[in-house]
Amino acid sequence: MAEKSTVLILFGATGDLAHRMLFPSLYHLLCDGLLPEPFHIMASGRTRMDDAAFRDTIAEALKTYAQAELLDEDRIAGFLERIVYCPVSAGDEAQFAALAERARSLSTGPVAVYLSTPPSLFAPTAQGLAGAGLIGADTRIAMEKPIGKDLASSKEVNDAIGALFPEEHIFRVDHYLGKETVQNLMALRFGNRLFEPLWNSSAIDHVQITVAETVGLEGRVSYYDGVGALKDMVQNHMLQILSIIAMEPPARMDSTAVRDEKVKALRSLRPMEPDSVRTHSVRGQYREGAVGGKLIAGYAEELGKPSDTETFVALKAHIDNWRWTGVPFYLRTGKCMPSRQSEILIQFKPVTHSIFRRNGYGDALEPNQLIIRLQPDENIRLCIMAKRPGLDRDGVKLQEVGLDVSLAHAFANERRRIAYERLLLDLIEGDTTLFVRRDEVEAQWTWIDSITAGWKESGQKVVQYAAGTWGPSAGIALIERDGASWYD
Ligand SMILES: NC(=O)C1=CN([C@@H]2O[C@H](COP(=O)(O)OP(=O)(O)OC[C@H]3O[C@@H](n4cnc5c(N)ncnc54)[C@H](OP(=O)(O)O)[C@@H]3O)[C@@H](O)[C@H]2O)C=CC1
Ligand SMILES: O=C1O[C@H](COP(=O)(O)O)[C@@H](O)[C@H](O)[C@H]1O
Repeated sequence: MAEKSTVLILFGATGDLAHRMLFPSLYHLLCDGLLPEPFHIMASGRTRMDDAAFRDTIAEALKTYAQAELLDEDRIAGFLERIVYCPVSAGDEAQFAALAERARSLSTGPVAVYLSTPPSLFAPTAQGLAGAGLIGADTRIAMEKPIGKDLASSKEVNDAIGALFPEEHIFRVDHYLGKETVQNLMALRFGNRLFEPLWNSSAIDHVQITVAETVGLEGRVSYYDGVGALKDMVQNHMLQILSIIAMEPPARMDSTAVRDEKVKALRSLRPMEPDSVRTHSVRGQYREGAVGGKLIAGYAEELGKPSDTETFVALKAHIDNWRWTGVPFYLRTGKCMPSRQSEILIQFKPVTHSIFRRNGYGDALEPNQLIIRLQPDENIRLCIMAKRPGLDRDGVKLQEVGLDVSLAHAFANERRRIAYERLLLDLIEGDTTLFVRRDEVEAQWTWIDSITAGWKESGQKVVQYAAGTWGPSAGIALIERDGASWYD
């Protein structure tokens, strides 16, 4: 009997994300022999064109975005042969029926659907598929972010999709979870005996999470304005990172155990009260400035009108549970920052008693720091105190030194993968561990809504910062007020 074929139906296939990330990732998986066979991709966008014209656009995209060492004419041709194109405008039943007919002619096995369209189309597209009879008992659906713009609207999307698919077949994408570096946080915490006994308020003073980007709007003005950094970055990527840092150890590495622990941490985030929102949050918007020597127009100039959308946000969060009581989590993210860097700082408390104090060097003892850099390069640095070489006739001299691990060097022979390779493979294979469960999204929105409500009530406006700087000075004051400073 012939093997059952798998079909991936990709909506939004003519879009930016599909060209830059999704098709190159699928191509990489094919090159590594990781896709099930037979495997077909049914690509769909609103634009009308035939298979050949669409395949030409993908051939171009691969040349630009796929890894150069994997480019090979025969392999590209073999990949393109698997792609058919079917134009569908959301809401057009006849087009859905045509897509369904073509999909049935390709698939005798599992169907995976990927929604890479504007989020307002997630529900109508799923309903179109249902109307065309394309949702079977084992059909899975992946949705890009954002799911809604607040808790109420995210519930509407989740209800609409949940009416058609069971939760275990819904794959809410947060591409940060597909990054090796983010998965490595779990390896660091739970694959080593070293850290867990200290991973709590008795040893940790505070935690910082920074996701700084050098890019500005990159032509995404219509999406970004009115959304802003809080909803674009904190609601999803940064809270996912926070939940992995803060969660209790899961019993095992499976989707239920891991996500149960993450959601408990997210639900423990202390809602921001309107009277604390001003001291616990800073909103910034970039004005004209230079990033990496290049002059950048201000946000409002690029938009063509004044706007109160934040392109920078800094927050002081608290997690109200046994492990984290009294440990602030400082979060900051911004566009047009001086450098692209995503990192986590675990700031330990000072030693409880310094034996070096007597000879006058005690004051120079620096509390340990663990710095986990997620991007652009992946490394882990543990700052410890060491004795400076010397005869020390006037007392032992200590100095801070770093124990550095560069994961690029440690795993020099491993190919670095696009986050979407992992996520697409998990979708095809049906593993939801690295996707966001409904209760997680809703816990994330609950906390974010408390901040936006506080901003509204207090009338907190954006403060300008020059592009190419680390945000408004209020962002620095937010942490320095507590006697700490951002790790730059
Ligand atoms: N781009 C990025 O870096 C990131 C994107 N995302 C998310 O991914 C999704 C896609 O983003 P992106 O690729 O940038 O968006 P684009 O605007 O580049 O692409 C949108 C896609 O949706 C299709 N589309 C638009 N309107 C309709 C319609 N009425 N009916 C059917 N199809 C339609 C477009 O088809 P056509 O072109 O033929 O009109 C196109 O294929 C969004 O949810 C976004 O939030 C998430 C993280 C990062
Ligand atoms: O989801 C988003 O993420 C990107 C940043 O992703 P990265 O993988 O380059 O760190 C951000 O630029 C974009 O605004 C946001 O929608």
